Amino acid sequence: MAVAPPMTMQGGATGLQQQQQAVLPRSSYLGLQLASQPCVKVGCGRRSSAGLRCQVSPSSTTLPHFNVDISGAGKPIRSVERSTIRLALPSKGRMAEDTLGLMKDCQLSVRKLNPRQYIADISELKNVEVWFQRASDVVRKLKTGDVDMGIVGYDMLREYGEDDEDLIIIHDALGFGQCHLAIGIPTYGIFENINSLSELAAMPLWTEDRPLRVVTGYTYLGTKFLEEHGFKHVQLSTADGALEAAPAMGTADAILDLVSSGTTLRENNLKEISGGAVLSSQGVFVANKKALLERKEMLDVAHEMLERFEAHLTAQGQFTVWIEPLHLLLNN
Ligand SMILES: Nc1ncnc2c1ncn2[C@@H]1O[C@H](COP(=O)(O)OP(=O)(O)OP(=O)(O)O)[C@@H](O)[C@H]1O
Ligand SMILES: O=P(O)(O)OC[C@H]1O[C@H](OP(=O)(O)OP(=O)(O)O)[C@H](O)[C@@H]1O
Repeated sequence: MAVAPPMTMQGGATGLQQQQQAVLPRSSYLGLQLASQPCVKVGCGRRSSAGLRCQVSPSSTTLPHFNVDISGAGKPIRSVERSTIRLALPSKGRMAEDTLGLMKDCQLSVRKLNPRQYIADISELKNVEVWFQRASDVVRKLKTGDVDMGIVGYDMLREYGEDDEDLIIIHDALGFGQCHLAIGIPTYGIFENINSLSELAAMPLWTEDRPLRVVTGYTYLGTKFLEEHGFKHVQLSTADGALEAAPAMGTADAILDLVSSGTTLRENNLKEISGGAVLSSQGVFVANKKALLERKEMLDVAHEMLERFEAHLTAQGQFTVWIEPLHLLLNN
């Protein structure tokens, strides 16, 4: 059974060398994946700090001008001291199912006392509380330290993590939820001959008064991506689902959404374009860096889970190419 080599926060050269030499058969590594590019929050939209002209229209809410804190769990407030280790798992949808499937395959028995409860335990991991949360909240609560570890799609981690340096990816390829986030445009009309992102950006139609309208659930990543690719006049709007309908309805020119088989795009007469993929995603195992640094028992649990994930994924024939020592990451 191939497992990740032992990790220790004070592991010194021995632990480091052991881990650098370990060539585990799979594309996982213990990596600090999130680059540090802070995002300035303006009003109720999430905007880039780099002066781009993207406008982010909130889907429906207009906030009143009094002092309401809408940042919720997004603030760096440390909650009450606790001795338990908290693991957040997706509460619904395909990620919930796949995550529980992985835990089961790794002989980690997630036991809910009551199916309506959002808390569970894991009989093999003492002192660990499981909290079921929506994916966006898994990330938000990891950022604030309200939970210590979580499993979530990489897309959600990047969107809601907003490049927070306190988030560490312990395993970046859990083998489920594979998809990519990409621009989709109509196959017809003015877009018929547009096949690349640069062609889309260069269309003379887009002006301050008539920006390219993109509907997405990924306004943070979308704004950054479009800005980095030379789009000057863009208006992002959000919707909770069925984004693929927006171009045909005339409410958007393009969408930025997840694509897996490509069926949904095709069925709605939309296409991907060259250079239009923002990121590839699958389930990842993430931790709060401070929690790992401050609590030895947390490191032990992270290590134990990682070993089990690796053993399972290796048995399935998925391969690691590099493993970076956790204590080294923590020192970064
Ligand atoms: N078509 C897909 N194929 C594979 N994975 C996907 C696909 N669509 C989404 N995912 C992954 O599953 C995650 C959850 O997507 P899903 O659409 O199930 O969310 P949801 O249940 O609507 O989430 P929310 O909690 O925001 O309502 C995504 O963040 C992504 O990582
Ligand atoms: O490329 P495909 O295999 O067609 O998958 C892509 C679709 O999957 C996701 O939606 P999902 O099915 O989760 O429904 P949702 O819109 O309710 O999130 C995503 O938002 C796309 O619409």
